[in-house]
Amino acid sequence: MQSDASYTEIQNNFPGLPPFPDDVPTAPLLRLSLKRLLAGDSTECERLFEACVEIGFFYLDLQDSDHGVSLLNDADKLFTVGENLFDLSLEEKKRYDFSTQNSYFGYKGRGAATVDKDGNLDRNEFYNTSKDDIMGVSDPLPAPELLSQSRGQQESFMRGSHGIVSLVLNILNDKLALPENTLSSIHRLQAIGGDQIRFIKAPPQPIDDRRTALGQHTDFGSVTVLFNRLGGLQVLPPGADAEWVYVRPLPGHAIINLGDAMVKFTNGLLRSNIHRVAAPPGIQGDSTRYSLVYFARPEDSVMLRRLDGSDLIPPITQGQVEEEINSKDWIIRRALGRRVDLHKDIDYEKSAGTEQMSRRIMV
Ligand SMILES: O=C(O)CCC(=O)C(=O)O
Ligand SMILES: [Fe+2]
Repeated sequence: MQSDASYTEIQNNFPGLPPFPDDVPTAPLLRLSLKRLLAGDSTECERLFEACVEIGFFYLDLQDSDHGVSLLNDADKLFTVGENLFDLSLEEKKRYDFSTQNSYFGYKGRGAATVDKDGNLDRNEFYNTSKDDIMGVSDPLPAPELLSQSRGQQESFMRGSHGIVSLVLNILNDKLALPENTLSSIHRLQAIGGDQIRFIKAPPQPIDDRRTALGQHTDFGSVTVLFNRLGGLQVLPPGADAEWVYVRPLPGHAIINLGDAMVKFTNGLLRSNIHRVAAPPGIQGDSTRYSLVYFARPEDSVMLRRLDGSDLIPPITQGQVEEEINSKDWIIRRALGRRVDLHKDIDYEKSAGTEQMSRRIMV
């Protein structure tokens, strides 16, 4: 993180929450300014590209522009919605688990998916709401009353997050010298796709048994906009000897990362970093961890393969085979492939994404 005086001051901790410890290793992610990116600042755009090639994760300072501040306000409101949502009874929440209908929207209970090849179970619950539903592109899914009441807030958060995603995609489009609007034309707000909000809750874990709450993975789609308050998110930097490091949550910032689709579109030039969620470090481990995510994905029918039209995207090499799969099927396979209630035997590798490419280890 740079300490350039012209960027906003970094506030280290979130009011009302225990502080993130200073003695754990953290990822040195670049910190970019939304204001500068919106203004087309060429140095800032270059830094964004660099972050997307090197690690596929960066902080985005939202405090320095109206768009950013309004997104921060929407995120605050949805943190409260998330808390109330998870306070509903388990019986009520389970009514909105649509996984048996081959849908990844709705509720996932705690321990419903494996986090590793040994079959250990996850330690968080989450609820996904669909962009298409909220934007009126598809029929509304059944939802608890309190979520139905927050449709307006969800729509505002989705529009704000989608705006950030479009900005990131347009900068990458330009840096990759792709024909104009190549990326934005396959991520339209009003088209059918798998974009979603995810509300997440992980309760404090027993002090003598703190483990991974969400298993290591790459995100399935294109661009993720993540709001963290307590630590716990960890990334595995590239290279054979790399070790897991925490991503320190920064007030006023979103954490932006790329997913599998961007790796496939660019034949590995851009990076989708492996990450996981561990118990929050230090005294934060005694608190309940909530987080909020917007996942942007290519429209359902988009084939996940190398894009044509850029000389900067490495060509498909002889012997390299690109899987024929569209965005919808990819997300379903990845999102539901490790659910214990759906599969008798989980084939961990079959539901994998671009993790191997992400490690950047030659085999
Ligand atoms: O809760 C977090 O910080 C990250 C969650 C995450 O990686 C995911 O849901 O894909
Ligand atoms: Fe993720």
